[in-house]
Amino acid sequence: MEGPNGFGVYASKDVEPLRRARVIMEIPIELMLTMSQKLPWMFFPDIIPVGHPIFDIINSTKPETDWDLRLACLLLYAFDVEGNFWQLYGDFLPSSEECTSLILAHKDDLLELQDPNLATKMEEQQKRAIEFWEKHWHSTAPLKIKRLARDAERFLWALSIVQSRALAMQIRVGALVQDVNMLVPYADMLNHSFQPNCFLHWRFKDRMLEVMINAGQRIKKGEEMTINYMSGQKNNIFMERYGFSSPTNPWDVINFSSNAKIHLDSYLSAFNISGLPEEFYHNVLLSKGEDNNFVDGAVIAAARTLPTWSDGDVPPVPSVERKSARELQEDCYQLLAEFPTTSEQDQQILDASPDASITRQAAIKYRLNRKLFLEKIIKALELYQERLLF
Ligand SMILES: C[S@@+](CC[C@H](N)C(=O)[O-])C[C@H]1O[C@@H](n2cnc3c(N)ncnc32)[C@H](O)[C@@H]1O
Repeated sequence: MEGPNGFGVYASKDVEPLRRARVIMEIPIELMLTMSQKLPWMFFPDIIPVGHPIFDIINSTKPETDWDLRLACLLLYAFDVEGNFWQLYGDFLPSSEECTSLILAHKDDLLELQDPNLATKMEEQQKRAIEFWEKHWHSTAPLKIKRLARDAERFLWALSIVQSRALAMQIRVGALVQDVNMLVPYADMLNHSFQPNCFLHWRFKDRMLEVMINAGQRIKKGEEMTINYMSGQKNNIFMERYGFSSPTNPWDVINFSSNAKIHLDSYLSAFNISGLPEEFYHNVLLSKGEDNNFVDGAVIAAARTLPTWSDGDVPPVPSVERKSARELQEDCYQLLAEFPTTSEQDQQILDASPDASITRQAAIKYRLNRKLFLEKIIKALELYQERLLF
């Protein structure tokens, strides 16, 4: 169904929690486009005839660094094969105007990120793609190649589809275990969540990718089904690859400049965060109602990114803790002040320009989400100071 983040997959009925994970989609390898990550490179299904010039183009690239260019060539080739499934599936793929990938962003859109490093990275990626197209799609290239991507825009679109939709997985086909990059129809309609209710699994006996619901997961009719695209990554990495970001990414990071530190266990208990750093989660059972709305991924990210100390059973001294918390808040205010616009202004700009290109909107949301994240951490540090007394 169409949702706030493009197409998404939604539950058509209530799902009761089961003890075991259960399959909700099965996609056979024959419908996928896959390419192995290492030499000798292979692709499934076997659609490129040896001797076709696209084979040589793919062969001339490096598997380790050019997985996306390679898969884009395979995708463009599939569109050109008479009767290939991807000719039909193409109707479900976002067009250049609908795809959020920053590969398709204009230079001015990249400036809207308010993140010069990310903007430069994306410009380099665009340059790399255009140079690749120019190198292989020159005027003397055979027609068999030319018609796959008549202009650079077509190639950039294919690359943005690959970047924003391909998965990397280890799959077993017969006796062969391979790391592959794959485009999987239908499964590529699942949106990302940091708390997903589904996951992907390769079933080797009949070469199927399964989408499964987590064991013990309850899902209500109409709720979105989601998977986790990547764990442990900051918003800039999500932007680079997929063109979206989140204000509650539990893996976002702040580089604090002050030397202040707060007491880790006190912070965790102030917000009922349980688990080890890699698996911090909000323990809802310990929290009172109001807190359930406050504690989100950003508060969890704070537990990882705030400079903290712990020293056996040495208890924190409240006045020292409060001073440290205030210093860290100051750092956050400083970082906010360095942006040319505030979060309120960003929100106004977004509200006032519903017709802006999708990449421009994604860029503005990215800088807005960064500010919302900093503001949330300031609030969490405020609450931390209040709760320290108890
Ligand atoms: C694999 S596709 C998912 C299906 C896609 N929504 C569509 O319309 O076909 C990945 C793209 O979906 C969007 N997306 C996925 N998860 C998202 C999220 N949590 N927030 C915002 N956009 C998301 C981004 O545009 C991303 O590039």
